[in-house]
Amino acid sequence: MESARIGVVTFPGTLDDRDAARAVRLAGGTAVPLWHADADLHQVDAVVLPGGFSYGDYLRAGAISRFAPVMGGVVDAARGGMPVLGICNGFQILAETHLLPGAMIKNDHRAFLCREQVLAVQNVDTAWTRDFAQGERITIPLKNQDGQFVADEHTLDELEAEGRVVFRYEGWNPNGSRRDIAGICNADGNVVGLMPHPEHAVEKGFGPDGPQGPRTGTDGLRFFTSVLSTLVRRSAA
Ligand SMILES: NC(=O)CC[C@H](N)C(=O)O
Repeated sequence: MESARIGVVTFPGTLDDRDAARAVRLAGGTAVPLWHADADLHQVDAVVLPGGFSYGDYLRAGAISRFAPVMGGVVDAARGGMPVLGICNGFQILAETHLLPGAMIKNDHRAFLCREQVLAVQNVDTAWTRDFAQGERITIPLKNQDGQFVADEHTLDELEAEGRVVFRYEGWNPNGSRRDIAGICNADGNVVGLMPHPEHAVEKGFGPDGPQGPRTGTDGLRFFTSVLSTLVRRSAA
């Protein structure tokens, strides 16, 4: 199979599209730039909605991006099973489109926070997490102001019962998210959203501290190798 085509969407105000595209390439995929105004998805096999401040976070983070032309194609493709990963602002956009439940509000301490964050991997049966081990602790950067995941109790219970909590904050809850939730998926596991940033932990020398010393952490790379192996399995099936 040719290297899979992973679309990386840029909205006005997106920050992390270059890092996301680089992560795709380091994992062995082909990064395909998608623009917010694109009417179609250029035959991509999966989509990453990267972090940033799309449309300046005006009204509410992700609230305007939801109506960008490219999102029509992303929503249809996601409903048809295409893998979609929303990172930080991308997660906020996925919540606004209702591909994922709940909402992101201001951090409980009201400040922008940037830190290396430990997560516990809770579900390795998604398109983006199959290269992790169940219960594994990973470290990737977190940087946001609207990172507090909220949902009603019924929705939270449903997410837990269906195994759709994919990541939980470990050690410290950095923003007041309900039940320490850092990331969730849809019922089919093809759509995953999380607040921390895997694309900033893919290359030695630039990411968080890791087992081999300062800036050796590359846990984020496995999101991108996971989706490539998901796509290979699908094409073999
Ligand atoms: N790093 C980001 O993607 C920032 C996300 C978002 N706009 C926030 O501050 O909450």
